[in-house]
Amino acid sequence: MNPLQTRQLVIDIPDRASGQPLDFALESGQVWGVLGPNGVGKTTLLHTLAGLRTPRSGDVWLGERSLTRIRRREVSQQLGLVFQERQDGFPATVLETALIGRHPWLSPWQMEGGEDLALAEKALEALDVAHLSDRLVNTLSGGERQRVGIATILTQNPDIWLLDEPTNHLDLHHQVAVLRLLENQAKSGKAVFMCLHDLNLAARWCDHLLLLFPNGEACWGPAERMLVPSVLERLYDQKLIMVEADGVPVFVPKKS
Ligand SMILES: Nc1ncnc2c1ncn2[C@@H]1O[C@H](COP(=O)(O)OP(=O)(O)OP(=O)(O)O)[C@@H](O)[C@H]1O
Repeated sequence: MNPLQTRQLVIDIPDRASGQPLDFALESGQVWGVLGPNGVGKTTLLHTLAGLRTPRSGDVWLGERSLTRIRRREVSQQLGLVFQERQDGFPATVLETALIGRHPWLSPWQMEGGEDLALAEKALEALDVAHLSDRLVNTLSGGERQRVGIATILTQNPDIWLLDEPTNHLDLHHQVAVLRLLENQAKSGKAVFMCLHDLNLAARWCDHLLLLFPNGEACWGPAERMLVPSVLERLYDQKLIMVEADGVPVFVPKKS
């Protein structure tokens, strides 16, 4: 797969001073987590990496080319984005929604074929929403809708998965199922980059972390180097207790 690389990237947050430029590469097999407090710019970064927002400065490269020089269709064959909140503009069923994932692979007026349908059905099964195939998406619960959003990207089958809080609205069982699915995508040679609010899920499932601080500072690298209690306390402005369970650090907020 083509790595996704930021080159001196400064994201554009209105009325805010430029933060530290980002220079990292998302490579095959990696699972990255983006951590930081509310409003720090995680979603803005994700949208910038997907080419949906123009950076203030710097660039995003996909393989050997700047994202701005690649046709959107080609970008969406390589890169998929799961949004934080889905706006469903018109009523569509769960199956129709999952099939949207095939659009980058079809010519403009081409209908989805049997193979596309099989991919969508398989993805809905993997996300445990196949039984809802004929339901309108706007009648689903938050967690069901989130799983349909992820199934749509699974149907799209990009090399690079960008996800904005993929565990939002999900119960514990489905959180773990989704993170396992993403881990398996990475194991098969793809790459995952996701914003997470749950520090412990990030510690458990991510091999790389990017920390975004409110003052514009940022640091990134292998997860074990980033999971330093004093740094995380500064990140969230919250005192933490660190314990170890099952070989990974677990962070608990201090009550006082
Ligand atoms: N169109 C806009 N106009 C003005 N400010 C904006 C706009 N879009 C986003 N912002 C601001 O940019 C900042 C970063 O927003 P962003 O959604 O990227 O944060 P986030 O880290 O994803 O937050 P959260 O954890 O709450 O999801 C926020 O302060 C937000 O209010």
